[in-house]
Formats: sequence, structure tokens, C-alpha cells
Amino acid sequence: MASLLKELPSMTTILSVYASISGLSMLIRTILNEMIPRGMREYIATKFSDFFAAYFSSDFTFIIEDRWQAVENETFRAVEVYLPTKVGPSTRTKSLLLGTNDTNNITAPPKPGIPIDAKVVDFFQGMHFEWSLCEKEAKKYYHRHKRYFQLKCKKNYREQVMQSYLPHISNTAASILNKRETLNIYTYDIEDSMWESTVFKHPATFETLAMDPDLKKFIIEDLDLFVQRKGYFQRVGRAWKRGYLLYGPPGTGKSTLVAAIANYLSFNVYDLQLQGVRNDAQLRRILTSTTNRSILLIEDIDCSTKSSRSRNQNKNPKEDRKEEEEEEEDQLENKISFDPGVTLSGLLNFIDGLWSSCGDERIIIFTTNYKEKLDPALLRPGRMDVHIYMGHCTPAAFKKLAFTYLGIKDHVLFKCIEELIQSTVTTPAEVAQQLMKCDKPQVALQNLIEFISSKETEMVGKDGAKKHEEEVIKEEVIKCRIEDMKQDVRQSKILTTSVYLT
Ligand SMILES: Nc1ncnc2c1ncn2[C@@H]1O[C@H](COP(=O)(O)OP(=O)(O)OP(=O)(O)O)[C@@H](O)[C@H]1O
Repeated sequence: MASLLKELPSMTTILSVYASISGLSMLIRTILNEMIPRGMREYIATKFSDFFAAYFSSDFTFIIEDRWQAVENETFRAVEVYLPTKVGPSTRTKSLLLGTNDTNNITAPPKPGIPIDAKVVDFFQGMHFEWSLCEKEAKKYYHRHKRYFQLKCKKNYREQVMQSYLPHISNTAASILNKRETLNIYTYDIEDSMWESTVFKHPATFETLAMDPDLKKFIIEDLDLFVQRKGYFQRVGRAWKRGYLLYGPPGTGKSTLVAAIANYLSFNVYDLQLQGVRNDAQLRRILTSTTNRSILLIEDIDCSTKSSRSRNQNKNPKEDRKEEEEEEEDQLENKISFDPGVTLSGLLNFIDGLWSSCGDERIIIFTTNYKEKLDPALLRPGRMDVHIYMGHCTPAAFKKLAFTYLGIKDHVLFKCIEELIQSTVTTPAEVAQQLMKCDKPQVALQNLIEFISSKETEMVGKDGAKKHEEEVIKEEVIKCRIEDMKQDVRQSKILTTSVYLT
């Protein structure tokens, strides 16, 4: 023992070694501080600490961003649906987002949501998880901020998270979404680059819709077949989508039919105004951020082109022509400007091009009052699968409306009204408006007879003047066509064939 103590260095030696080491380290630090720039020093220090943290820390973090490879991230959406179910009184969150989008019922209890940076704790099969929703600034000013979920857990839970926890979240979210009682209607906010939703409570159903019974039956069967045919679409190598083109005069029930389809299938509706969309890239982003089991609605598709918009407004073909020329010039300018607008080919690409494969169980509906004004490319077979004409009121449609609005299946005035309806051009919207005026069938039906009769006399008076006007318009149209052909020859030298919607 005494010999062992003798071999130990003395206190003085230890202190002098310590002094030399600290002196040396100070010298090295000073040299490094002078030789290596500050930025690089900080970078090396962070890398060092990251390395040791990863090596020695027992935690692991999963990041789930809102978009994944250019489309909406379904895992993010599942977590977004699942996590609010975990914020009860027992959970350790310091804040909670509350709100309701049910504009029809302000007393509806608010639903919980996850605020940015709040922490939500969840337990699954004895494992402890900590979630937080974060946001980071977008690189481009017109893109919304990126949101992502952070899931922190023990490193050794990693496998279980992938194999059982995340599938459990997806299944729970899917069953919540399938059971949802309310539908949403979305409209795109160009400023914030995001879809905004509100509760969709349209009372229209196939039951209340006044249309030809065979056509109604056909549509219902077509929808039923569509939702059952997941395997079929896969087998034949087509995207699980269905396109409907609804056309016909205003007030014949096109929007009502869309609402009836949404209610029948329990699909959310994405109502897109093409006019505000900046370019094809933005259109792609908008369309890929819609969800499955939904309807994409683009109303008045004919009005989305500049030329068709002006044609609708002007009665005088000469003015039409002038405005068209101005618009063609605009289009030429647009082609070279920063913001070229949406091209028809950009839209078609989503309907049946390569981008059509993004998403499942989607219904695309275009509506128009003027099918003849649509670009033939849109009408080509395979583009819009079903073309549905919504026409003027028929005797059968009138009976349906009378039952819906007055609750009657028959009345002595029916015969007279049916004859009047056949001899005039009346829309279901006009009939519905008259029937709504009074609850008493006798009075309401008499009002309707007066209304249709006055329309009939108006039409007879207008007939002569109308014929003359039609002849003048025909002449003008022929002149315009000849001018068009000349213009086309000139244009084909300058323009390629892309069609612009703005
Ligand atoms: N076929 C119909 N069956 C039942 N109600 C109808 C029908 N058509 C019109 N209506 C009634 O008329 C109103 C207007 O109809 P709707 O907006 O669906 O017509 P639209 O064809 O979409 O018109 P637009 O082309 O102007 O958009 C509806 O609120 C509905 O009450």
C-alpha cells in the first residue's frame, strides 16, 4: 500500500499538468477563433452538437408536411382529423382552437382544432407521443405558409409508429370522415392560396328535382355504378373519375342537380372560379389540393374564356367582333407576359391527362348555358363522360314541382297548365317561383296560369320583331365568319393553337 502511494503523482504535478492543458486549449481556441470565420465556427459547433444529440438522445421526431410530392399529403390530413379527437379535458394542451363553419346554425357547438405550436399528448398501446403543429414561411409570397406536424417519441417506438400507430390514425380518420353528417362546400381563396370551406346544407335531392324520370334514373344508376367500380377502373387502367357536363338555359336546375348529386353521394363540393387562377401551375396546385370523394364544380365554363364572356354581353355582332379583336390582342400580350392565365390544355390535363390520376373517387362537373360555345376539345369523347341537357319545364316536371311546393298530385287546373307549358318556353325556376307565392293550391296555380299566359302573349308580340332581328343577326354572323376566316389565316402565322382561359 505504501509503495502504491509512492507511485501516485504529487498534487503539484497534477496541478501543473492541468495548468499546461488549459493553457494549451486556450491557445488552440484563440488560434481557431482568429483563423476560422465566425459563421464556419458556428456551423461546426451545430454539427457537433447535432451528432452527439442524435447519438446519445433517446428521442425521435417524425415530420409530416401538408404536401407530399406535389399533392396534398393524406397522412397530414389524417392527423388533422384524428388529433382534435385527442384534445379532451384530460389532455395536456395549453391552448385550443375552437370554431364552427355552420352558417345555418350559430348555436352549433364549436369544434376543436389544433393551434400552431400547441402540444398535444397521445397514448397508444402504452406508448407516449407528443404532437405539435408548426408553420414555416413559404418561399414565394403567393404561396401559403407550409404547415407540418411534428411527432416526438422514444427512438425505440419508431417501428411501432410506422407499423401500427400511423395506420391506426389513418383508419380512425377515415371512419370519422365516412360518418360525417355535414358536407362542406369549398371555394378557393386566391390571396391566401387555400381552399376555404363552409357547411353545405343544400336541401335539393333527387326526390325534389323536377326532371325527366328516365334521365333521373339514368343519373342515379350512373352514380351508383361509379362509386362501386374502384376495381373496374384499376383493371381498365383509368383514373377513378367521372365527368359530367350539364348544359341548358338558365334556371333549369343545373346547380340544383349538382347539390342533389353531392347530397346523394355525401361528397364535398369544390367550387372553382377559373377566372381568378393565375396560370396552369397554380391550377395544378389548386386541383391537387382537393380531397378524394369530392365534386369539383366549374360553373359557366363557356364564360371562362374572354371571347365567350364578351359574346354573352353584347347583342350587336359588330361590337362582339371589335371586342374579340381586342381580346385576341390581349391574348397575344398574355402569351409573353409573366402571368399567362389558365390554358384549356392545362385544365384538360387534369381531366384526362397525366394529372388525372391524382386522387380517387372524384366527380368533375362543368356547367354551361351555351354548349355550342365550348371548345370542341372539351366535348371530345372521353373528356366529359356524360352530357346532360337540362331543358325547359315539361308537364312531368311541373307535376313534380307542384307536389314539392304545394304537396298535391292532381288538381282540376293541371290540364290547363300542362297545355300552356307545352306551348310556351318556361323554366322550372319560373314555375317554382310562382308556386312559392302562396300555400293555397288554387291561388298558386291560378297565379301560375296568369304568369304563363302573359309570357305567351309577350312571345306572340315579340315574334315579328324577333324574326327581323334574327335575320339581321344571321347576316352579321356570316360577315363575321368571313372576317374570322381571314383573321385565322393571319393568326395561324403568329400563334400556336393553345386556347386561353383567364
Ligand atoms: N329542375 C328543377 N327542379 C327543381 N327545382 C328547380 C329546377 N330547376 C330550377 N329549380 C329551382 O330554381 C332555382 C334556380 O335553379 P338553378 O340555379 O339550379 O338553375 P341553373 O340551371 O343552375 O341556372 P344558371 O344556369 O343560371 O346557373 C333553384 O333554386 C330551384 O329552386
